[in-house]
Amino acid sequence: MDQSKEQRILNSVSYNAIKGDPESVLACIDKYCSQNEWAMNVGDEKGLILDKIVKEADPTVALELGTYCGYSAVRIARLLKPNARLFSIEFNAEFVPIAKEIIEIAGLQDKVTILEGHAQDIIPRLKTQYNMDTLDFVFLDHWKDRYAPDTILLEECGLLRKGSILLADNIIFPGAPDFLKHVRNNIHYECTHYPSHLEYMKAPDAMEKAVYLG
Ligand SMILES: O=C(NC/C=C/[C@H]1O[C@@H](n2cnc3cncnc32)[C@H](O)[C@@H]1O)c1cc([N+](=O)[O-])cc(O)c1O
Ligand SMILES: [Mg+2]
Repeated sequence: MDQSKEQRILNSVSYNAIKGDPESVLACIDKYCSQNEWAMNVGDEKGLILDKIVKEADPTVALELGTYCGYSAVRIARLLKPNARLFSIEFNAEFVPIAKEIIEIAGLQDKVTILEGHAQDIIPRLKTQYNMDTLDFVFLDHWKDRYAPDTILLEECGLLRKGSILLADNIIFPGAPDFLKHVRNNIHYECTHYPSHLEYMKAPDAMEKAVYLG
């Protein structure tokens, strides 16, 4: 059976990136996905916004919803301080090994744990099974109609603390209206909007930061 697009992205990274160099892994994926095959990585332009917010959060424990090929996991993990960790949830069994391999090529396997399954099933187990207290940073980039319910689940599971930073991709396209409705005009969140463009395209997109106020 011929290879998937995600497998072809891994092939390109495996062949072209410098082992142990996250920047070269990111550059390789961005080059491949802008020149050969579009893919739904957060990309280089919105990636700079992600970098800024991760640096601001300086998280010890970070969570990502929707690993896909691991591009944003590499982007986040490369900025983490020595004892900090990223947990990334992905339910597509085909994507998990590809993301693991890409994260390993970047040399970041010790900082990133991929949790295979649905976010709605894993989130309630994070405290007990992964000995988590609260989350310092959450990147939402999975199915857009899951942003709101999974944010509510994070709240209900006591995984957010005063100052926890949520960052959501694709606020314009494909859009996450229910998430915006939940966090904006909500006394428990302080929101900031970051206009940008869809990865590798000219179409408008945006990210939304929502700081949990407790
Ligand atoms: O649809 C988009 N993203 C959905 C991302 C989905 C990824 O998260 C996983 N997932 C989903 N629910 C999950 C629940 N639990 C775990 N993994 C889950 C899916 O297996 C996939 O790997 C998207 C689309 C465009 N676009 O231009 O069309 C642009 C973007 O930047 C996007 O992020
Ligand atoms: Mg996205």
